[in-house]
Amino acid sequence: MFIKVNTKYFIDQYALQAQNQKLRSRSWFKLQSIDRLDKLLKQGMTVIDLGSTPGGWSSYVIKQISNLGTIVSCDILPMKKIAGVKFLQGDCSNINFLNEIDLKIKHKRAQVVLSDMSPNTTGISTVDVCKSIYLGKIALNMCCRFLAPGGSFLVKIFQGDGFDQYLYNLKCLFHKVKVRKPSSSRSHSREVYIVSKDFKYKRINI
Ligand SMILES: C[S@@+](CC[C@H](N)C(=O)[O-])C[C@H]1O[C@@H](n2cnc3c(N)ncnc32)[C@H](O)[C@@H]1O
Repeated sequence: MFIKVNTKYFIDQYALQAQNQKLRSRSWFKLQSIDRLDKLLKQGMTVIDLGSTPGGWSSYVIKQISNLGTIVSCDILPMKKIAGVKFLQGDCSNINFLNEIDLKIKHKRAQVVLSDMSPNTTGISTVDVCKSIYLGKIALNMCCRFLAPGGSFLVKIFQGDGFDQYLYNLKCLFHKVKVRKPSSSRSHSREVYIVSKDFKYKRINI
């Protein structure tokens, strides 16, 4: 419930709220605030959630899309079952894992791809930024394989070297791109969320 900034400890309001509301993670609030602003999720949609464990985003998504929609959630770590969520454990950087996702969404295309994937941080910012951008590229490759034309993509990225190039790549593939920093994202953290809408649809087989 406490976060340490330099030498001082502060109460983490969102972690406290997440615990009170029995949410799986404080990340739930980040997706909620972005979705309220950018209107990403609607009933009946097909959604892929990358880096889903412990399941905060997946439990938010399933409420929005209802049982008319489909959500496939993926993580390298196990995730406790959530009713209505199809979970696949595996490494999103493994090309064979993409075929498993394809089977789970029944060869359909998704309207939304979400990625909250985070690397194991080292505390060395250049290393952590580089790893985060690598995960962002994996998520973007997933869009090229699984996202429907006109679809939306939300990705977490640590700001630093390579960020501007990544943003440029998104602008080539989507009509609308915005950078968001929800209030629930710690202000001292390098993480930001990029919301990309209206996928231009490039048929790329990877
Ligand atoms: C911040 S957590 C996600 C929190 C989640 N969105 C929620 O709301 O509960 C980041 C996740 O990314 C996962 N991850 C990191 N690298 C991955 C990879 N290569 N493939 C799949 N998952 C990965 C981690 O295992 C971790 O569970």
